[in-house]
Order: sequence, then structure tokens, then C-alpha cells
Amino acid sequence: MVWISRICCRKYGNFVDNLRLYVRGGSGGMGLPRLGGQGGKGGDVWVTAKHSVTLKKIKDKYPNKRFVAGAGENSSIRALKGDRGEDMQILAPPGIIVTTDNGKVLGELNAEGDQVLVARGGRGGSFHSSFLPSKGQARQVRLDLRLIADMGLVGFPNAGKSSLLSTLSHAKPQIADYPFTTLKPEIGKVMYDDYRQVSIADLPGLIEGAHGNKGMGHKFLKHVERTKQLMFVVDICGFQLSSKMPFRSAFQTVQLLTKELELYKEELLSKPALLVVNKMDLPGTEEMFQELLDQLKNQDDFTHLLPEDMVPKNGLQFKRVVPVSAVTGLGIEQLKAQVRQSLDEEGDTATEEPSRKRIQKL
Ligand SMILES: Nc1nc2c(ncn2[C@@H]2O[C@H](COP(=O)(O)OP(=O)(O)OP(=O)(O)O)[C@@H](O)[C@H]2O)c(=O)[nH]1
Repeated sequence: MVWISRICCRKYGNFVDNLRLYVRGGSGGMGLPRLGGQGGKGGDVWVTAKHSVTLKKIKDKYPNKRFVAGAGENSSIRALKGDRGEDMQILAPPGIIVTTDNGKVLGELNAEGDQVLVARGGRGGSFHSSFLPSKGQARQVRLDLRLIADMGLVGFPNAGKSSLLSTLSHAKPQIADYPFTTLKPEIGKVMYDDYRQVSIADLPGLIEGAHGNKGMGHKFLKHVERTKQLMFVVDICGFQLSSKMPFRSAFQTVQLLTKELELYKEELLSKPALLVVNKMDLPGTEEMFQELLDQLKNQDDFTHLLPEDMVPKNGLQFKRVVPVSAVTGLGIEQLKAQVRQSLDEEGDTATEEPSRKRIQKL
């Protein structure tokens, strides 16, 4: 049996899970000493939660990552009290934690419309300041997407995700309660010999048509944004959502899962992804696995197997394809090793503890 297949690599790493921005409140307006007039207050800079935005979109739209609010109006004979400067709104996805450069937490965005003030506008000049205005607050802030887990399981119902999570983590996975979600992901912790822990989230609810918000479609897909990497799980024998829906082979299932992510947010496909092929304990599955590998290697030759609108624009090239059985434990150790390697290649894990702490434990 081929345990681990390495199929040509895809360029990963476009997914943006943190961003550093320069923010500055607007300056206050000048007061008018002659008539005791007061300058307008400078505008504030806010970060506001909006679902349709991603950190990558912010980065692409504002390459210099500078956000400056409007200055307050000077006081004049016609308007003794100058107008307030315009506020600047930075739209960001929910599930963000906003901190200053030195790690002070300014606030969290948990739900659509939540706001965090990141830079205050300056005061307008008045009698108390000899009519001189003050400048707006200026600083660097960080927006960090709060990760649920290192790995997120992506698979249609019945693929064996829950079974896999239990086998991998040797325990009943815990239901995590995050303020920014109504969908409760199950989190399993995989422990390694060097005491490193890797967290894996099972996010229930992905079905065909999820991108169009079928089932719990959008809720599920939003969560995929909050894991460092993706673990696709397919049943080697294929999948059928219901007797009314067509049967899908393992290869078609991979394509459909890819298409769901692509249609929701193509950016998600830039996350490193590994493919777990489950139920390899069943008879005849070795040949099916070989066929799947062949199809994955030559995806363009098999586009006719699905209707055109269900074929992903770019087939996902998995760096790691691991055959397992969640029931018998076949391939589970290899999978653990592959998960670890994949995360190590990409840098720190979401749950990584400082090495000093781990050494203390040892
Ligand atoms: N033969 C075999 N059956 C398996 C394996 N893994 C899971 N199953 C069975 O497949 C069925 C679905 O498994 P689950 O772990 O509930 O699958 P799931 O992907 O979490 O399904 P949902 O909760 O519906 O999303 C159950 O009957 C499992 O016993 C496996 O490795 N081999």
C-alpha cells in the first residue's frame, strides 16, 4: 500500500491572518482667539466588523496600510464652532482581536457591526488651549484573526470526521465556545512526544451547495477562515448526500469540496491543505485509492466526471495524501506525523507553547 503520496506542490501562503496598520486620528481645528471660537475635534479611526471583508482584501485595497481620519474645521467668523473632522472606518471581518504594537488589547470584533476605537482625533483649539488644537493619536495597530485551531476538518457528512478526530486525539473532543460564533466546533488536541499539542477542529455542517448557504453553509465556511491549515477528509468509497442526490466518487468529492471553498472565498484555497482518505479498512479500497491518486495527479483529464459548473477552476494539488482508517487506526500514526510536518513547515502552530514551558514540563 502507498502510505503517503507526494503530489506536486502548490504555492501556499497567500492567506492573510494578521495585518499591521498605521492609524492616525485627525488633527483638531484652530480656535479663533479674537472671538473666542472653538476649532472642531479631529475625526476618530475605528475598526468595524463586516462579514464580507477579509484581511487580504484590506491589504490589497490599501497597500500602504495607512488610515487617517479627517481634520476638524478651524473656527471662523461664520462658524465660531468648527465642524468635527470625519471619522475613518476600517472594515474588518468578525473574529478579530485588535492590539497595539506593544501587545495592549484595544478590543475584539465578535459580531457584525462591533467597533473598536483605534486612534482618537485631536481636540479643537479653544480658550483653554490658547486656541491651539492638538494632533490626533497616531500609532501602529495589529489586527489578528483569532484562530480556532491549527487544522480544520473539511468533509461532507459521513466521511468519518468525528471518528477521525476521536482517534487522533484519544479523547472525546471538547466543544469549544467562542464568542464570535454560534456554531460550536469540536476541538481535539493531538499530543506529540515532545509535548507539542496540535489542535484540530471539526466544524459540522458542510454539504454540497454550502457556498449558497445551504444547510449551515456560510456558518461552516466562515470557520474555515479561522484555522491555519485544512484537512480534507473523504470516504474512499465516495459520498451521497441523499437518495435524491447523485453518488460522488472520492475524487468527485474532493473536487466538490474544493469548489465549495472556491465559490465562497477563493482565498481559502491558498491555505496549506492535506487530504485524508478514510475507511481504508474496507475491502477493495486499495485499488480505489490508487485510482484516486491517478485522478488527483491528472485532474484535467477527469473534469468530465462532474457538470462543468462543479469543477473547480484550479484543482487543489495536495502536498500530502494520507490513507487511513479511523476505525482500525490504520495510517493514524503516519497522519499525525504528516500533520506535524505540515504545520512545522509553515511556522508556529496556533496552540504552540513557548519552548521554555515545554522544556519545564519535560
Ligand atoms: N469502515 C469504516 N467506517 C468508518 C470509518 N470512519 C468512520 N466510519 C463510519 O462512518 C460513519 C460516519 O462517521 P462519522 O465519524 O460520524 O462521520 P462524520 O464525517 O463526522 O459525519 P457527520 O457527523 O455527519 O459530519 C459512522 O458509521 C462511522 O462508524 C472507517 O475508518 N472505516
